[in-house]
Amino acid sequence: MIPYKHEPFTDFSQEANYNAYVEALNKVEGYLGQDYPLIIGGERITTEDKIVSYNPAKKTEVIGRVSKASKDLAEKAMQAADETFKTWKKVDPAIRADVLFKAAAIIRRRKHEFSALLTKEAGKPWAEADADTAEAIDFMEYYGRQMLRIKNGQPVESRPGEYNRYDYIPLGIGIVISPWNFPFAIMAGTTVAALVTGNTVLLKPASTTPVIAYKFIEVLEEAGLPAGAVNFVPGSGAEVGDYLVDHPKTRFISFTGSRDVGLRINQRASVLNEGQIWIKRVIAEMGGKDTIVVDKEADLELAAQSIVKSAFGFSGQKCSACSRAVIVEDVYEQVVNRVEELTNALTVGDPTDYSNFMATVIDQAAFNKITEYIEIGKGEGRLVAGGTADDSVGYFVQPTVFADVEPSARIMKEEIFGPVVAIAKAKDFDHAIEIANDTEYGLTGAVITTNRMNLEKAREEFHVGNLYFNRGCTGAIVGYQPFGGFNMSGTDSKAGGPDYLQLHMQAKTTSEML
Ligand SMILES: NC(=O)c1ccc[n+]([C@@H]2O[C@H](COP(=O)([O-])OP(=O)(O)OC[C@H]3O[C@@H](n4cnc5c(N)ncnc54)[C@H](O)[C@@H]3O)[C@@H](O)[C@H]2O)c1
Ligand SMILES: N[C@@H](CCC=O)C(=O)O
Repeated sequence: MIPYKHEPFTDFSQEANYNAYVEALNKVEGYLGQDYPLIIGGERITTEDKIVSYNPAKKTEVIGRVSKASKDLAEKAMQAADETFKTWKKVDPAIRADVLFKAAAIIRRRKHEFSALLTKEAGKPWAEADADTAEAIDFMEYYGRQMLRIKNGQPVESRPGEYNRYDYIPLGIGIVISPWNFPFAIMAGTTVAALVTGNTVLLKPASTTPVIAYKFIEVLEEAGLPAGAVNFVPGSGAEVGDYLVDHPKTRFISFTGSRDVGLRINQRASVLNEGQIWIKRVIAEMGGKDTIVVDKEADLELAAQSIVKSAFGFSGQKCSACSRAVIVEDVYEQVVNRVEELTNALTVGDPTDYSNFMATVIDQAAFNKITEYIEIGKGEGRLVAGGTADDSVGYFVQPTVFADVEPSARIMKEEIFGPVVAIAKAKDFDHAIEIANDTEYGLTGAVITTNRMNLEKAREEFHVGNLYFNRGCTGAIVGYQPFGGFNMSGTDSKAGGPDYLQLHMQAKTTSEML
């Protein structure tokens, strides 16, 4: 077994890579607008009712029409998952891991095609799409190896005449509910974590990005996953989502998405339904209001670059995005001015054009919400860049910076999930950390300083799940920076970390007298 190493990002300045991506975009263009069925117990089921996936950069262009699960079909999928669990849970964990390794190999061979689909379906610029696909591969390679590590449980002590073992066994049926912003990596990572640990899965992808999820299920099938181990049930969150969360056969829910939906799922999952004989487990990865703190002793160019890249990469639609910057007053004006310059230099346009750093936001609802926040921001701070938006062709919002924002302002507190960053001034480093911590979330944060004592202070005091020093606050790598947050950012789990798979299993102790 080759040791795990993360999938390298593609260098598009090399002509061969550039051309390969253009070719991949053409290939994806060739299959736009197709119909995709549900997959239940391996059976393709087509429904009249469809979820239509559109290109956010050309809002009338249809990426695909995906059949939509009703409650009856969700129930059928539940029965298929229940039946398949009886056999899948007994499959050797090493064979389950092999399915992941094979799937990773298939995706690696078709890497640019998957990324190009993300460019079309989610509006991801090339580098962002490439990183999303690389992360999907990483999850498979990493979780496969983690399963091999824990397949024989953990060592425990035995007294003379006694043989004790501590093994992990699967939980049962898992409902995987994934977001649109990492429509490949998070959808695939949460699905394979549940599968490799011996559970069966009902996957409900986000309604804006169901086509990439369908393509991934095809890969799992090609990699040898038995029918019924994963069931593809796109549908309305309120209808199918609630039905699956409430179902007495549901053993666990792996959710990634907004705070409000996560809380709703957590609440509903706590209710005991007729026939249910367990407490459902909820793994929830939720929102963020993430801060970059800039100290007075700092590389100010690095600070400005980190703020701009973390705030506007994929239009700020990352739970890890820098939506707040807190800058110590001694260097405040300098950093704000440089952030303004860098922001104004960003290129915004169709993501199929490699020269664009930033493209759209995901849909009309997101566009409306973000532009409302921009109006709120105009009353709460000084607009230094952006502030405009245009949804005539696609959902384009200019990268927007507000300075001189009070820590208590709404744009400093609420997750906007778009290309908007609010900047506040702090008296000193301690004050900056205090402002950064003044949020109900606790996902990512970064500190830019050359002061070692302040780094150590932040290590202790800055209460976030992923804290970065002298870099931006996005871009965690599977197996290197396990990812997940505190407080309203979720259940403190760490995707891509050494203890993540155990969340999908239960430990069994056996003790034999010799
Ligand atoms: N912490 C993390 O790792 C992480 C990663 C990515 C995104 N996010 C968060 O996700 C949010 C953006 O994603 P989104 O807009 O897709 O979030 P969302 O909460 O609107 O939707 C997430 C998923 O939940 C489903 N859903 C909606 N209502 C449901 C219900 N009642 N029952 C069951 N499922 C339901 C949606 O269809 C979708 O599949 C942001 O808040 C972002 O911070 C967090
Ligand atoms: N893991 C990603 C964020 C995922 C949420 O959107 C990052 O580290 O930037």
